[in-house]
Amino acid sequence: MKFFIDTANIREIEEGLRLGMVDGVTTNPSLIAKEKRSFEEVVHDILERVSGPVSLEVVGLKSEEMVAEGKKLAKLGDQVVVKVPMTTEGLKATNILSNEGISVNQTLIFSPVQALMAAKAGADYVSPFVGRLDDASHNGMDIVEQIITIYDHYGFDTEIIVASVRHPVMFWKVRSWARI
Ligand SMILES: O=P(O)(O)OC[C@H]1O[C@](O)(CO)[C@@H](O)[C@@H]1O
Repeated sequence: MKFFIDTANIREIEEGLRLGMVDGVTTNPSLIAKEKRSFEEVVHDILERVSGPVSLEVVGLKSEEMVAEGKKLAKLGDQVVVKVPMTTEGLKATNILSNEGISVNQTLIFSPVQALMAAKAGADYVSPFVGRLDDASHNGMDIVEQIITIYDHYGFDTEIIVASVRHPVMFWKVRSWARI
């Protein structure tokens, strides 16, 4: 199991690194805005400290915008993973970016079929939002389990980053652990 710390705060990342709990970092635009420093500064400081995958999210809505942003982000470091939303435009962008060898984390995954489509489009990572699914009276970890079954069945290497985590108990609910 890998741990991805979901923050853009350097002190939190450093503390996580000292604990040996940081395999990678996930960020989003609001987390970066919370730091009250420029995007470039925050990202530079993260990439300087973390050698594992660091997800940086695009903000464009059209696939061309996402692709252009993704290419710029990918140039910031080898460990950059471009975070792309699970929309039709996002899938097109994932397809283009992954064909160019750029690693993608497809975010805003709410169903197993979305995870299947993201993997098919070439995403290296998918981020199912388990907490928000639970908030809407679904069972987020059940969706994760279904994604694992589908990926195993079709032989996809896409990694699952369980996102929108509210509490550790969520992890006890999964029977098949290999991919998380
Ligand atoms: O439901 P929440 O707690 O707002 O979490 C949203 C999730 O979206 C993400 O952008 C996914 O990586 C994370 O920041 C977070 O896990």
